[in-house]
Amino acid sequence: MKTYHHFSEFKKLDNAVATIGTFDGVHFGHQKIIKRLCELAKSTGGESVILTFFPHPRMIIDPENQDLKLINTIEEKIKILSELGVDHLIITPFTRDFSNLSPAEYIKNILVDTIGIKQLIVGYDHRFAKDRKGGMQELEMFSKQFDYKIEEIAKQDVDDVAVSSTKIRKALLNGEVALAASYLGYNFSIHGRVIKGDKIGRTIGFPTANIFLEETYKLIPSDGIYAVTVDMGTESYKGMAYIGQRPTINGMTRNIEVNIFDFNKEIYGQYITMTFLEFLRHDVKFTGLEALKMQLQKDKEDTLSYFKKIG
Ligand SMILES: Cc1cc2nc3c(=O)[nH]c(=O)nc-3n(C[C@H](O)[C@H](O)[C@H](O)COP(=O)(O)O)c2cc1C
Ligand SMILES: Nc1ncnc2c1ncn2[C@@H]1O[C@H](COP(=O)(O)OP(=O)(O)O)[C@@H](O)[C@H]1O
Repeated sequence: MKTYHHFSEFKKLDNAVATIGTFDGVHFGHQKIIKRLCELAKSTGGESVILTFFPHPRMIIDPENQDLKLINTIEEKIKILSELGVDHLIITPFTRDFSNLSPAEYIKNILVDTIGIKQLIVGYDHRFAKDRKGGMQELEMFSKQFDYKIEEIAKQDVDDVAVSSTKIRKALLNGEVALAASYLGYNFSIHGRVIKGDKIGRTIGFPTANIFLEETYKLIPSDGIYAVTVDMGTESYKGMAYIGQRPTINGMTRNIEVNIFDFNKEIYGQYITMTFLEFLRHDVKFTGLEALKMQLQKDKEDTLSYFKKIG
């Protein structure tokens, strides 16, 4: 897959089969649309194109607002889309110029003259251009003149897609990572750098790598303890993760930490990917480190029996 961060890098195609959207999560519903896109491109001798927006329009309009949380970072999205076999991914920021285009300008300048669309797959309610004035009607109006076809995604499918995204966010915010995985078609993960903590972990026999996420917009699952896998370079490990403020030691910040099994290396500064498999329990305030240590031993047993169960 070729990825473009600006329209100017894109060379107009002879036969572009395109779709437009944010595709957060690239979940089952999105995957269905993307598979259709790739099939249509193949069967018509064209090339598949996805036009997506990043930063998200809401991040540009209101940069201070930290409420918007996304299932995927842009890097994760690029990886998933490329694995689905998409030929071209255009990532465009929602600049003022871009958002000020009229429906006719958007269709002609962007879709036709820049991308070279011959086929477009869009939801029945897709809106575009200044003040979201463009829709199916405008797309149809210009289709003869500019010689492209439109395949409309039916209301039911559009609704399913929206419902899934909401359900996935809710499930993750509720700690239900296994449920989220059933909608996503893959296990939710985070990627970040290992930073220094308070160095208490090692004193109780459970060192924990503290993970710092660069993307403030990435959704973090609810506080709690999870069975996870940790990927570091080419190595993969099992482990147990903790998300929370560490009430036992009156912690002040919300930490994301992981105790990696069968591992004993200094990894400060390294990037790791942590994949959430199962929720184990809620965060608890213990009477002290001794009680916490006993619970951690039990958590380890529970995590290991989970891994044994899934084989
Ligand atoms: C599997 C696991 C479960 C944990 N559960 C709790 C908990 O229930 N309550 C709590 O206050 N801290 C919990 N912690 C966090 C510990 O308090 C924390 O790892 C310890 O204070 C070490 O912090 P440090 O890495 O900054 O040294 C848990 C950590 C792990 C790895
Ligand atoms: N099994 C392990 N799981 C997690 N981190 C480990 C492990 N073994 C060694 N480490 C190293 O120890 C650090 C965690 O130790 P800890 O005492 O909890 O310190 P900190 O509070 O700085 O995280 C990790 O960042 C990593 O570099």
